[in-house]
Amino acid sequence: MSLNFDRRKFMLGCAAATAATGGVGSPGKHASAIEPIARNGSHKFKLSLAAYSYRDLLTGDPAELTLADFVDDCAKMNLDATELTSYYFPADTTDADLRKLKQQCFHLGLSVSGTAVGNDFGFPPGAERDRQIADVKRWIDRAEVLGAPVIRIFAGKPKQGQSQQQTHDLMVEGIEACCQYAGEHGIHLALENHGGPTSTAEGVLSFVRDVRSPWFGVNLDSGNFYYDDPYTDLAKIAPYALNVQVKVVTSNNEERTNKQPTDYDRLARILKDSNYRGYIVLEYEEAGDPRTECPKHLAEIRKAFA
Ligand SMILES: O=C(O)c1ccc(O)c(O)c1
Repeated sequence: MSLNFDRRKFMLGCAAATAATGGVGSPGKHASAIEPIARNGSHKFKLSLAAYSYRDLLTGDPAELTLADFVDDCAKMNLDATELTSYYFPADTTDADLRKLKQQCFHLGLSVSGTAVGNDFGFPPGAERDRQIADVKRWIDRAEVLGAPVIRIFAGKPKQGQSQQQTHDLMVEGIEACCQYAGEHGIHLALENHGGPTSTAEGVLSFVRDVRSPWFGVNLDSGNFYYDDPYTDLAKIAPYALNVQVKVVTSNNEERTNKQPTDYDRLARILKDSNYRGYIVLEYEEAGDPRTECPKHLAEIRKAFA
């Protein structure tokens, strides 16, 4: 990415940016333009599947499947990679376990496209915040062992009594602390558009603007913008994407009462236009059996992203 600081060579125009982001952010850093990730002018797409898609099969006591079974399925689906969501690793997972899974992936011709954590950096200073940060750092260590280049993170949820600005600053500080550690391990952290302060494109961009790390970027989730036309919002964050997760439906209201099949052609066009080069990760979240539904959707995605 150049997620170097060139993209922070802001143009003048503080007032416009303050308006665009709802006024949240660090007063000295407002800007009207942010440099996108430097690419080489042409797109490249590689296909992966998130283990989150198999969540019902990978949880329960006993779970029906293990991550090793999931990896076998990814190979059967002829994917380039697999996304090994943190949630489905046993709590006592060792580095030896991670290396075994990494070896399985290699033998099957799969890269590990990334992992994903469910952090919350909205907590004020204290034990819970320390735990959240320590947990992300633990997964940075694990991502390094797995050979995963990127970890999907959340910003978190605002807590009672916090101003919008306090929430934003806490989240930015949490992300920066983890990005510092991530960079020391060669790992990127990619912020998902995932509700709360990241429920709008402007909200996501306020983090892109304020988090100062070359190891930071966006995890574009195609199904998580609910206002007006989700694709317009997705196009705004696409230039900063380090990872793309594709849902099979979109919805333009928060209650998700009007789900529409994702327009894979339109999504591919947006990512082509922003010269995205990286993984397109199916994250199947609907009620069907993922073992039968994922191959069907991957066939459509393959066609659209060819
Ligand atoms: O990782 C998660 O918990 C999670 C939940 C719901 C989503 O839509 C998503 O993208 C991720």
